[in-house]
Amino acid sequence: MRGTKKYSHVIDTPDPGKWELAGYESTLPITEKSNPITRELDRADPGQIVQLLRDCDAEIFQEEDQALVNYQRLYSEMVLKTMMDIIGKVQEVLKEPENTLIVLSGGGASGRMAFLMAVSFNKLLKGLGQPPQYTYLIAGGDRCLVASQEGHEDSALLGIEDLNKVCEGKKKVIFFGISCGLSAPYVAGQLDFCMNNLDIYTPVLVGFNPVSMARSEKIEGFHSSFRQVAERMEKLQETHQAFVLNPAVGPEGVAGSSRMKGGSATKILLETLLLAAHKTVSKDGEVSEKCLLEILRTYERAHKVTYSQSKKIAALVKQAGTSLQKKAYVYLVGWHTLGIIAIMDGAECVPTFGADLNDVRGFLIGDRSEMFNREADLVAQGPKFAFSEEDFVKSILPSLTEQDTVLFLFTMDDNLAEVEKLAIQVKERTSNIHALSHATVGQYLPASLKKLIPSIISITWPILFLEYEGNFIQRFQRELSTKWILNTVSTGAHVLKGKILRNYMVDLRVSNAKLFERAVAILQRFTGDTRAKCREALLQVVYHPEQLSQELRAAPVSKHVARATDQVQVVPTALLCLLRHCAVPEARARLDAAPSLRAALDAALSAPGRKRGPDQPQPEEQRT
Ligand SMILES: C[C@](O)(c1cnc(-c2ccc(S(=O)(=O)c3ccc(N)nc3)s2)c(Cl)c1)C(F)(F)F
Repeated sequence: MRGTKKYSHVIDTPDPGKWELAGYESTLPITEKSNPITRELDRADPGQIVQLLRDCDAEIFQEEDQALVNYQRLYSEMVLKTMMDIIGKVQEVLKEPENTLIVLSGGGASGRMAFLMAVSFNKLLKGLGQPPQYTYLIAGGDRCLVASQEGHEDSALLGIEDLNKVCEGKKKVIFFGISCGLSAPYVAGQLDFCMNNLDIYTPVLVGFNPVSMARSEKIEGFHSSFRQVAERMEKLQETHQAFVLNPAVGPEGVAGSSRMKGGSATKILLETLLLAAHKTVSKDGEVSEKCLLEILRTYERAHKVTYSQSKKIAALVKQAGTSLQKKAYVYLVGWHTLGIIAIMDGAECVPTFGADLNDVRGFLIGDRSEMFNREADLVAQGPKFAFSEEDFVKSILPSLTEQDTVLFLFTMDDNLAEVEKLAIQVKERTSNIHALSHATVGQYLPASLKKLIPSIISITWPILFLEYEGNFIQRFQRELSTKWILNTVSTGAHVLKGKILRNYMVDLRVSNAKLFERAVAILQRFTGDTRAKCREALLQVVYHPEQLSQELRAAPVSKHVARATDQVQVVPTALLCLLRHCAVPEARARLDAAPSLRAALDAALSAPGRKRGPDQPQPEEQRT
């Protein structure tokens, strides 16, 4: 059913999908739902994987459809108006830099996007000869920019402590709390703190669920749930003292993996808002809805331009999948901010796919001064989190093999001699080198580089005739394009490795409260058993061989998470216990004996009486 579209769009956004239908998993938060587009993701070939994820990303730009359940979307009147109201507040701060601050904050991938945007807009201010006015916070500190540690987002008090630290002495602060699912306690604490200090703070909640779907469970060690905090924010929005910016963008291609659409939508939403604020402050003009639409359209164009390279992206997915299947590695080597995006994508594979730290790793080539709040925290991570050019040359190059995949990420404005020099060093070890290069119309790759790296995805962007801030739109488009491609390559590679069942990452690491709930929900989805029975099975595995006492069952989720975080295959083991009605040791033995996780689960799922119906995956068939 083609929706009624209010605006002309650059891309052919998919018709409203099944997930907008009122009955579809209606109680589930949109961000946690399974996206119908990718329900057969685990059986797709590389080309199909790219198409499916492309269509999921396109849902970000889909307009509200009155005919279906009415979720506000990116282009909805209410969202655009809220953006305009927030811009007014940002302009006030930008005009009065003394003792004011704009803070972007989040846990995990949201914190990484916060970091990326704070770096970008401080660079924009520097180019205008102005002092930095942005800073970022990520749950767990700078080390979590390069190494994912999912547990830190569970502390509301840690969020308050971090916010207090960076805002000391400030008289006016705009705080952007980013939580894609409206669920991170770290952000809930910060928003609540802002609402208790409205003389200094203007809090903005950024996420992609309606407030009615914000997490309602009580937060351990805190007086409110995320839902209660969000409802209080909504109330304060009536008097422009707080704002909720939460368009629906649709479920993730891999259920709950908010690093993908959630991260991209965060970047699109906040870069558009902040860029519009800067554009109008420097021209002392009024921001208009037209200006917002113009910027949003450049991101839609970035989607169209990026996925016009789908065939080459699919070849990269296949190549990276082959490396992982052979227990070899994928190295993402990016220049400047493309290197930051590379590092983030690699780090996110660990919690998302249970990947080893080395499976997909990003490296940053070029100057990284003025980036990190506390770089010492990063470098102090030790060699396993090394991400510099020196680390790549010294500790990776010598051990590169033909099975590894190396992907360079650069723009034609970077030092191409430096790119060529490093490419030559890589070629001495392997011919398996690929590249993604961004150019502006009129820039061409040197023949020598094309000869060195035969498979280059070369994206040419139209010249945007926009004033100073416009140059940043170029940069933001290239970053988003690179993020989309890397997300697709790393996700696709893990699909081909057999880590995904339908579009669920069943073997998730239970390393925070949200992931604990997701684990229980996935068990319910694949067994049809009650939540109580699934939760019991999960706890049996987590505490095995300890017998489950009433006390343990009633313990706080943080205790279960602490016990489960370092365990492997907890959810698949619990799933087998439920499906085969067996004890933990037998389930573990079956997993160990099976050629792959999927084979073990498929066998159990296709046991007599079970079929891959609307909610049951079919046994694995050879991918075409
Ligand atoms: C889609 C699915 O049913 C599902 C996935 N995840 C979940 C959840 C994951 C995390 C939660 S949660 O932490 O309680 C949460 C997270 C966000 C939010 N707004 N509200 C609640 S629910 C649910 Cl309820 C269902 C499936 F199949 F994956 F299990």
